[in-house]
Amino acid sequence: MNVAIIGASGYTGLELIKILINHPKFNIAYIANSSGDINVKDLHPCLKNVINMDVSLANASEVAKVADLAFLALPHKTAMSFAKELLELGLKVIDLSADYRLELETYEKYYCEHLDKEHIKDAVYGLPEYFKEDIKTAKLIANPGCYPTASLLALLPFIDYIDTDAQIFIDAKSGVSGAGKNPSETTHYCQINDNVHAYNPFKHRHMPEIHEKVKILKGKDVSINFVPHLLPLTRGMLVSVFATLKDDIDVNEILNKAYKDCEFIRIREKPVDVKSVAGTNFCDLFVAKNGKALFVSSAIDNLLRGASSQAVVNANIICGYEEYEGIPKIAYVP
Ligand SMILES: NC(=O)C1=CN([C@@H]2O[C@H](COP(=O)(O)OP(=O)(O)OC[C@H]3O[C@@H](n4cnc5c(N)ncnc54)[C@H](OP(=O)(O)O)[C@@H]3O)[C@@H](O)[C@H]2O)C=CC1
Ligand SMILES: CC(=O)N[C@@H](CCC(=O)OP(=O)(O)O)C(=O)O
Repeated sequence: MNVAIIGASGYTGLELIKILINHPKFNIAYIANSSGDINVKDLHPCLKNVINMDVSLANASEVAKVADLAFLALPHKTAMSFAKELLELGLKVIDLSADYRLELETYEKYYCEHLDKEHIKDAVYGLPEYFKEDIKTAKLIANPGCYPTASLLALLPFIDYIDTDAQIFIDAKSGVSGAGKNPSETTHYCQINDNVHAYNPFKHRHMPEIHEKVKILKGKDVSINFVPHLLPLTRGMLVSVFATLKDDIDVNEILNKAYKDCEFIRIREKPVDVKSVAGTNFCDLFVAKNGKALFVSSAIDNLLRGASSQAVVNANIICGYEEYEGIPKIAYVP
């Protein structure tokens, strides 16, 4: 199947290229950014002698001439303007941005006015462990945010066993590539090197995403207290969930049962780390309890399971291919 990557000069766009080059079923037919007029090997020198393809100035009509499915690795708002056109032209769309992840009211509260309200109802939240059946027939995938991916995979198996009158705390830490390729004061080397800090405590826009998906899947209006931190790492995300159990239960049994048939979840007996999942689509999970106090630890690669490899898993499912086809499993260790 011929596919397009729009936003190929960014971090998640580069990861999409790297995965799709080796994919047995998908063929990269179109690559674009906001200016075009460059070869992909000059855009990403790491791709010299690997792929030789022109980068176009993104244009939906041109995409429709050569591809059946498009990956949008674009900032929010820009993504929905392309998605709208591409869907009208009959393409399937995997959107890595936040544009179709939330209910309209929540989206407009945390992001901006929605420019494609018509297609929100068609979007399926692309967390395969929980929405696989809907993904199979979707034409538009709202690929989950990186923090919600790691947080939901840790939290959801325990929702039925948690005292939902008590607070749930999520302490999350991300590598700097989570902020995209454009540097800012916060991501400047001198600011982030040898440093670590929280940002947007209880206000980050991934908090309502986690809350909304728990409500949809479990029918529970839980209190999520989410605090992200920035780490001096290029890639990687570590999420710690703290909650209160209703009863003194076997937490490992629950976790193992929840994910027993899941290709890309690994349940660890020791606390998880980001290096063991870097370069892969795995989400590694570890659980412990202290009486009724619950701790679940989750590690992903923010650029892969948090974005690009999860996007390709969703594309595999939509196309009827095996979930794992062409998906990276070997971590960048050491
Ligand atoms: N980084 C991460 O870990 C994660 C990112 N995401 C989401 O994925 C999306 C992409 O993120 P990321 O790769 O980090 O972002 P980057 O900032 O690294 O890249 C953005 C890309 O969008 C392109 N772009 C911007 N405006 C336009 C336009 N008008 N027309 C065509 N192309 C345009 C840029 O092209 P140009 O170079 O020409 O400006 C660039 O290729 C975002 O919505 C982000 O929130 C989701 C989960 C994790
Ligand atoms: C480290 C860092 O800055 N991470 C980003 C989240 C990643 C992301 O891209 O989020 P959306 O897809 O929802 O836009 C942030 O905190 O905004």
